[in-house]
Amino acid sequence: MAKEKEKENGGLVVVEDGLNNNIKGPTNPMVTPLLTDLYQFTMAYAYWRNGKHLERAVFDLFFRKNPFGGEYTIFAGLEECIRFIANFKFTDEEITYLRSTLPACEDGFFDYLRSIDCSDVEVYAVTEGSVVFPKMPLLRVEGPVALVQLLETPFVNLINYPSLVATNAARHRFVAGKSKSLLEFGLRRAQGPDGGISASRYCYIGGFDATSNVEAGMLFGIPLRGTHSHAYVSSFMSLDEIGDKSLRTCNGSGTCEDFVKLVQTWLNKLQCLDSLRGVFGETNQSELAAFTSYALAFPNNFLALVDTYDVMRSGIPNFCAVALALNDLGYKAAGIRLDSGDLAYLSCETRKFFSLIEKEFEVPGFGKTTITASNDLNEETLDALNKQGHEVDAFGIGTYLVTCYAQAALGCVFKLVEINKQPRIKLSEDVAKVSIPCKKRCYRLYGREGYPLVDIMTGGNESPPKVAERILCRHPFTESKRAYVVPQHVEELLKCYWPGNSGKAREKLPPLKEIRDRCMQQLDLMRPDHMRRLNPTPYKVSVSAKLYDFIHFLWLNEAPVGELE
Ligand SMILES: Nc1ncnc2c1ncn2[C@@H]1O[C@H](COP(=O)(O)OP(=O)(O)OP(=O)(O)O)[C@@H](O)[C@H]1O
Ligand SMILES: O=P(O)(O)OC[C@H]1O[C@H](OP(=O)(O)OP(=O)(O)O)[C@H](O)[C@@H]1O
Ligand SMILES: O=C(O)c1cccnc1
Ligand SMILES: [Mg+2]
Repeated sequence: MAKEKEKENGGLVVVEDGLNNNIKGPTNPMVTPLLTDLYQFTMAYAYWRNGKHLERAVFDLFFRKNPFGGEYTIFAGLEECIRFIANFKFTDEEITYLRSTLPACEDGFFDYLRSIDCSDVEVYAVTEGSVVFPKMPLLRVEGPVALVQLLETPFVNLINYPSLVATNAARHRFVAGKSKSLLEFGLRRAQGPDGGISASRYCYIGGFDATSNVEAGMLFGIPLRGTHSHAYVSSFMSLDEIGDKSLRTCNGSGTCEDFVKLVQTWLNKLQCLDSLRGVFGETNQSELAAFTSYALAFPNNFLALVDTYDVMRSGIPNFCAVALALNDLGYKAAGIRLDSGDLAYLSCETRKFFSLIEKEFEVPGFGKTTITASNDLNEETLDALNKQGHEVDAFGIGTYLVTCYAQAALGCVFKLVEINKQPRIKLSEDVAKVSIPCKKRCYRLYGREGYPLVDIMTGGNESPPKVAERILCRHPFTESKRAYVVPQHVEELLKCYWPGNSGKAREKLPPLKEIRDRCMQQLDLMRPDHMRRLNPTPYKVSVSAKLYDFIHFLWLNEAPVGELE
């Protein structure tokens, strides 16, 4: 049995058998075949009891509306879905639990559950990190209906939040601009440990540069970054608390025996500077002690949180005194963090202060010392800062980013589109909720300027759209909305990530950095009007003329005719 061959590998379970090609188990060990809704098991039983459980079904996973009022979404979470099915197998303990929970079910059903794995399931999916749009299948899952039914909840779970938070990250990146560093600081505010780990991973895909989450750094190789907190600053009372005051020069050629004195000398020089007269007087000495001690601990990476007492009258002058003392010994200070107040104003004042120091004391590059800002930042505050003008180089963002405060869920769904080769449709009073039937193929058509123009779904047996050949793209439900497109490039969107028994080649699961690069490339390719924050243009999602006709034929076939009295 597969599970008997489990072995630990850096905290991740590797199951070695023929089925999974050594694909690791899910990152979160709570992702098991029981991580599904009860109704998936009750349906599986009813399928089984009616001899229907092995009927071949095709389900599409898609969402209906882009999040955050935007017109694009980043697809993420695929690797975890594949890891899940590659290792899908009930344990004896799980079967025992199910038996006790479902006493009405016959024994044979549990023997069936015990026997299944996903070797007979096929998963076609969009490449992780791609820009995707409503109604297009992100995943097409084919297999025995009872088994695929069990996969619905975990698949939707594994894609919903990752895609939502990756999109949120991409939107923050879009507003911040490419030149800024974006740091994900959300772990403490995330919805539980899995929320925190997932946020770090998928914000990185969406364009963040680093995380403060050390576990995510180890698990996924995401760059780690961090500063220090107010507690460190306020824990000091005076300079006397500093133990070892000596510091070796950066090149190791000598030692400054009393670094504290050197810092104080610099603070005096700053206080006497004509150009700073009136800007500050006495600074907070306990803050100076905290900064000095931190510099002694990390002379190569000295960072200071400057807003504990007063940014311009204490934090910045104290930071500069320590940074100039470090500079004497050949070290370059890493920067400051602002965590309250008017971040536009304070960053501009800080930059002026740094530039003045560069000029007065001839310290090349001091004016460019990194300014990091944090404190309840989100898309709107970043946008407001841009409009006002600011001097922030890096943003640390937590709560609004990882909790997806602006929109709680993406709303992915998993709908049956075919069973036993018979296309199925789900009707709804709300046209947007009508599902698009058939086992489909999906393409992105690119125009002359290199932008994606439209996504199109076709029936499985239709010939693919061809470069330079005109094709009619129809809105799936609105008759009047249609356009001819002559694509310059055609990209097939659904690729085989889990071939089951089909004998097809399996797409490799790319490393995280590659997924992130793809995401950045894809966002760069989009036409700017789809990306803007205010009233973005919707990207067109369409069906072929044949599929359009078929949807409407099936719709009429399935919808009962009403009677008027
Ligand atoms: N220039 C700015 N324009 C728009 N929003 C800003 C600007 N500067 C800061 N903000 C935002 O305004 C809010 C200010 O937060 P808040 O009112 O809690 O005050 P604070 O500065 O955090 O004070 P404190 O933490 O000392 O109580 C934060 O969400 C911050 O991101
Ligand atoms: O503001 P966020 O986007 O969530 O970013 C993370 C916040 O976490 C830390 O604050 P802390 O836990 O010290 O709390 P406080 O700032 O609310 O006092 C840090 O100083 C940031 O302000
Ligand atoms: O390193 C930081 O500055 C940090 C980390 C997490 C939350 N707030 C700040
Ligand atoms: Mg804060």
